[in-house]
Amino acid sequence: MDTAAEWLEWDERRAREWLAVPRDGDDKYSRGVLGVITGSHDYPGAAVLGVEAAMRAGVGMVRYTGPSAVRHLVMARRPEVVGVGGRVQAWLIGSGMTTARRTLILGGELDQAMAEGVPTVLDAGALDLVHEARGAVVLTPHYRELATLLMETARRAGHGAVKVSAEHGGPPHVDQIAAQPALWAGRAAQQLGATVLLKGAVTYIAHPDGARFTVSGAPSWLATAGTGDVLGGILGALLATRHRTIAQDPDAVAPIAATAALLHALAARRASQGGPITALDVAEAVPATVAALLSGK
Ligand SMILES: NC(=O)C1=CN([C@@H]2O[C@H](COP(=O)(O)OP(=O)(O)OC[C@H]3O[C@@H](n4cnc5c(N)ncnc54)[C@H](OP(=O)(O)O)[C@@H]3O)[C@@H](O)[C@H]2O)[C@@H](O)CC1
Ligand SMILES: Nc1ncnc2c1ncn2[C@@H]1O[C@H](COP(=O)(O)OP(=O)(O)O)[C@@H](O)[C@H]1O
Repeated sequence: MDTAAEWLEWDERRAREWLAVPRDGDDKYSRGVLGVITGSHDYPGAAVLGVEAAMRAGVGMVRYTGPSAVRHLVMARRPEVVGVGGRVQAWLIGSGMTTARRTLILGGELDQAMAEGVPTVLDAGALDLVHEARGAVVLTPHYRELATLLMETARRAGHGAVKVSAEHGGPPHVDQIAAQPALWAGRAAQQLGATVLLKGAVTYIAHPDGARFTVSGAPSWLATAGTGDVLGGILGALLATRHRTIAQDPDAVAPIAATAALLHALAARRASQGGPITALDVAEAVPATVAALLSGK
């Protein structure tokens, strides 16, 4: 099931088909609105980075309803953002948040978002909300986060899940995931019933029903703080703009996730030109990268 031969390397030709281009009759709502609950007192920058990337990936509007202290920073960077709740076509939740403190600050908001059933990106401190979400979910862990999530999942579900995991030798240590990322991305998708986008030098995207994609070729300069938050923003924007496709075919979240990862890698390459980059540099390179992808250059 998860052997290397079954993984398809995602390319620019395929990605082009999953980008949404606004039409003459579109307005900001028909293009898609992304709701964002990210950032915290300790990590406000994660919210700024994700929102910046989402806006630059071509979403119709962003509603940011995370912690109010963080909201000021987000709005200072991007006055286009709307700071009040309302209808959204997709959610981005968790970057820069901690599992322990999030409920205290945001309990009701998170419950409501999870109940809406729209496509949702769960990152960092919200990965475990996969157990509550009603719509199509894309999880975006790095190796350590996936190890923690699988451990918590086994513990939470008690003996039943432990038995299931035991067939595979129990929940993996982070070193096992690092040694076999394809295997564990696939198993996690099946066990959690969600698309898993496992981050690293190669990004692995696994859908529970079997679709398997890789994205390689990002420059190693991308291994710098906050670039995962930027990826979350790009992915959230693509889910919001392709919400109609996902409503008809929930499996579309996997190729859309692969497209987001490829766009992220190409933007990093464009920003880097062989030299160091910051996370904001990657976000700022997204519009020109989208244009180049669409024109086939
Ligand atoms: N600008 C922002 O707002 C940003 C916000 N961000 C947000 O931060 C949150 C946490 O995400 P994360 O992945 O960084 O932390 P986490 O999974 O808890 O892993 C911690 C592990 O790292 C290790 N470790 C630490 N220091 C080390 C060192 N010097 N050298 C070697 N190891 C070191 C440490 O090991 P230990 O020190 O315990 O041995 C532990 O194992 C997340 O919500 C993300 O969105 C980020 O995107 C960045 C920009
Ligand atoms: N060696 C590498 N080469 C290319 N890309 C990398 C490498 N290491 C990490 N990445 C990418 O950088 C991003 C880092 O994300 P993440 O680990 O969430 O960091 P952060 O929490 O600081 O945002 C991911 O998109 C990942 O795929």
